[in-house]
Amino acid sequence: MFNKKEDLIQVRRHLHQIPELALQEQETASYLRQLIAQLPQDYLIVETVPKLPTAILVRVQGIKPKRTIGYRADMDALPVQESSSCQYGSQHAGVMHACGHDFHLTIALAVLAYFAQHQPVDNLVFFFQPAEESQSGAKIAYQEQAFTGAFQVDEFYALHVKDDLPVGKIGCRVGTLFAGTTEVNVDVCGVGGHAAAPQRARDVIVAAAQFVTQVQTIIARSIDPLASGVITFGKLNAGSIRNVIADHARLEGTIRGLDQAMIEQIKQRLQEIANGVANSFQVKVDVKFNQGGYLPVVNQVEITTSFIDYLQQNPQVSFVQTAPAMTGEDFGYLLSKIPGMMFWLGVQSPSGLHTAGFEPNEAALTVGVKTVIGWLKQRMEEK
Ligand SMILES: CC(=O)N[C@@H](CCC[C@H](N)C(=O)O)C(=O)O
Repeated sequence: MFNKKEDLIQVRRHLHQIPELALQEQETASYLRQLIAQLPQDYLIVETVPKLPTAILVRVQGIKPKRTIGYRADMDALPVQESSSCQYGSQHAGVMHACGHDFHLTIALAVLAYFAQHQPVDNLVFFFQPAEESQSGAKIAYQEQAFTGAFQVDEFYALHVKDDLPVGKIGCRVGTLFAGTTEVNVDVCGVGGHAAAPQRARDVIVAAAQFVTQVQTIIARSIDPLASGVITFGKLNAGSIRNVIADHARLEGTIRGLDQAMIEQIKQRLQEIANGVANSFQVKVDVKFNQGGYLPVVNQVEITTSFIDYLQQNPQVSFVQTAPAMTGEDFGYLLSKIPGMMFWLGVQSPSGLHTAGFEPNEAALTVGVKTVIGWLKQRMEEK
């Protein structure tokens, strides 16, 4: 299994057809378990995490272990309706692997298959992780003691596909690769009324519109222009019909910053603006933040330097020094507890991550598998 490019494509396409949202990855988990069961079992132990039943942990016993190396691949998909009409498109309406987790899983499976057939020097732990896009499966697993006992991990690795990087290129950097993020939910409560009598109502749509506009001034006016931050509200619900003034609006957004101090600064200003909007529009504005495990992804210096050296000596790939990205990842939580590194795999898609037209180039699967196997082998030779 996984000896040919066609095997990788077949597995990836199957996964692509069965995307599932965070914490609902039952079909995905069952397919992964079926494939793992077909591997030679001599050095393997397969486990789950009781409070995270779709998670799969696989330990590969090393020949002469100096350490245990973790490799993580995320399992969940996004609530996006796929626009492509390809034969292997999503069979789950309104859900799509628009963030490439089908690629991440396929590559992890192929690397696992390789080491199940070629016993590694060090121990390996493969973590097939539910709930990366929301709910923070990495943090749940860690807090549930998943990486203790036989599954204790000394260093952790993961990759993420990158739509604007050509196939054959690997992006990485020492230090912060991904931003930290915090989910923000805002409920605006006012007084409904007749569209013709605004003086008797407290219009939450006008208040919510002001709030969304004013918080963008945090980025323009409150943070250091040489630093970076993002505030995006991707969801706003309010009202039911044009001639009734709405009494409740709900906004859901995400805050991003390259370090935790930036996130705290944005949170504080956002709360102050919420208080101001509440006063000036005589509505209630309730703000709730949830960071979960989406801490900045910080690549450890020595490990990442060694990985970059490995890439630069590898004629099959081309290393690209990438800038920090405003995407978030709960792998940041694991890296805040266990040293390691994440890197970008070039997949050159015509349409970006999280879009309905995301279509990564499958030629990148082989590049991903070879890069990870080569790196793990080299790392196992290092002291
Ligand atoms: C790589 C990627 O796209 N990750 C997601 C992580 C979601 C973080 C969290 N749910 C939030 O929205 O703050 C991303 O949106 O960057």
